[in-house]
Amino acid sequence: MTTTIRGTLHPRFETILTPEAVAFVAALDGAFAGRRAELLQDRRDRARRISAGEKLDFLPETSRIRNDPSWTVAAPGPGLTDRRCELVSPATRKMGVHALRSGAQVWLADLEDATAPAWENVITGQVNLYDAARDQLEYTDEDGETEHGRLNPPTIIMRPRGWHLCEKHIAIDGRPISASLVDFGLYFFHNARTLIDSGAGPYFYLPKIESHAEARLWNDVFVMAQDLLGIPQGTIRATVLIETLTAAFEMDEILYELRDHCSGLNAGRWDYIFSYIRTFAQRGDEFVLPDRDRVTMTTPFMRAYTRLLVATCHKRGAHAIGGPAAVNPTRQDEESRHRAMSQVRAEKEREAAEGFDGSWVAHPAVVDTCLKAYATVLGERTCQRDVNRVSDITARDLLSLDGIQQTISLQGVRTNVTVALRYLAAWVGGTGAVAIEHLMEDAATVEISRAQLWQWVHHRSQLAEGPQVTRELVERVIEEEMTRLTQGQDDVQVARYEAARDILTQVALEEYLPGFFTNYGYVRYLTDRPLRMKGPLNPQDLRQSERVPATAAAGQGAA
Ligand SMILES: CC(=O)SCCNC(=O)CCNC(=O)[C@H](O)C(C)(C)COP(=O)(O)OP(=O)(O)OC[C@H]1O[C@@H](n2cnc3c(N)ncnc32)[C@H](O)[C@@H]1OP(=O)(O)O
Ligand SMILES: O=CC(=O)O
Ligand SMILES: [Mg+2]
Repeated sequence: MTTTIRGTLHPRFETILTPEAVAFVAALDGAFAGRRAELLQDRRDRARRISAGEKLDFLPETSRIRNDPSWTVAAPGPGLTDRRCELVSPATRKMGVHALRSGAQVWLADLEDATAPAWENVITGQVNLYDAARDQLEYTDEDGETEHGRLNPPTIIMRPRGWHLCEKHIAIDGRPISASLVDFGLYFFHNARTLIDSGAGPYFYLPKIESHAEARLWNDVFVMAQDLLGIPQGTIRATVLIETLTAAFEMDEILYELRDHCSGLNAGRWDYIFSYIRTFAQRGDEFVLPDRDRVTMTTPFMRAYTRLLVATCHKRGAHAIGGPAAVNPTRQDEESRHRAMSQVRAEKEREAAEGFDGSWVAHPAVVDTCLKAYATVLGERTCQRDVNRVSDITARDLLSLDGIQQTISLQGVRTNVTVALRYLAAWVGGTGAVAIEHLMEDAATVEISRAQLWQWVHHRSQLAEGPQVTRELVERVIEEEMTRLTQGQDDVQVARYEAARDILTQVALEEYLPGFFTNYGYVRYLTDRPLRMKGPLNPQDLRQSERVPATAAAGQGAA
């Protein structure tokens, strides 16, 4: 088996891409690539069946697991007992330092929704995590001031990319490798022992899982990884994001598969809304969601999902963690900032009252707000895992759109278009999370925007203003927004917007709804140039990093 590094070797990449680490990742990929491919095929088959009318329900074949009250998950790992506030950010050096100094219990270092998976970002993220695990993460700003991020607290949890993505810059016998295994494998190989010695451990968030079979695959990866490095079985802890509609029907089963390695479930609310749209995109009008801002955590089907999540977690001794708030108190005037903080406070208080044990925030300015909100319910306690909630949630509760105000407006179309264009222009430039109109936007929130456009066009949804949503209408809005957004911009920025328009058109207006915008966007715009998908559009210098002369095929390792 020949493993080839096909990406540029930037400074310090050799620390991460050692022959031993790459061989470790290759061994995992060798063992699990086949099952991953089968599970991705299962996803496609199931999606087709649901589109054709199959009913979504709790699985009859696993009722024994759901109804057996005797099993629980492993105890939280060291450093994971108190998870009241988890600050999430891309794994950049500056954000990492801020997160480690923020007062949150957890730094969730994100290589998924918040990271544009350009090779440089992916491996730089690993370099930063390598330093953070060794308590040597530093950041020097433009004025030469150096800040140091200290561990303990917070505990680091790393979120690798989902099963659907591949990493084209590492190839085994010429074929690309699973992005999940690259992210997990490199982090685990370099840091597991150091983290255990520091009193914490190798901890992960698992994104975009669609079934308990996918959770089983992760569990088997953990068992093999621990075995290969001689780390005791049951050391890893994973928290699973319940952020697909199908996974919501398999929460018990997912916890069961991972019971020796699991420490909780998280309500990944943004991807969950996206998943709802994607799952039912081709079904009848009764599944069409209104303008994005009308779907909130108190919308009945969202409440049903979080109530089921809390009840399931507590029944099994797992932490229930809430998702990130919609608003971001990013630099803005005092009044809007105050409003944003109050909104976050209200959301977190409601979550705590619903039974969650802690929650994500996406900005350090609201760490304290989140902690105070949880304190109103928890008092001196660090969690409420011992409080059992009765769950009488039915399949209908999870699926029905009763109680939602069904308004789709021209402004809703325009907001989806402009947010998607602005975000995607940043994404092709290498930035995976941005503040737009005081909201945090990342891959998950933008999936909602583009999937809504597709669904509304597909159903020719009626706008509040009268006309129907058609491809021509959306194209017109895209052109208007492109003109507005590119006015006065330099060539690089215009090229990024053109790339954004190309991605948006591909993933929102073509005949079939693609699973994720990231698959197309990655091969077309984020890979180093020699690996990039060719096409009619050839924007120059989309990413800053590419001004550095590229030297492909920078290293080789045998596994
Ligand atoms: C659906 C999901 O998956 S949610 C989880 C994934 N999403 C994320 O992780 C997004 C995390 N948040 C962010 O990336 C940022 O808050 C953004 C991009 C939304 C806004 O960032 P900015 O525009 O830089 O915000 P702002 O200017 O207010 O930041 C103030 C300071 O806080 C820092 N900061 C902002 N957010 C974070 C964060 N999440 N973690 C650590 N530091 C942060 C900034 O670096 C900045 O530092 P500086 O003052 O030294 O320059
Ligand atoms: O990953 C989190 C989400 O809300 O999506
Ligand atoms: Mg998500």
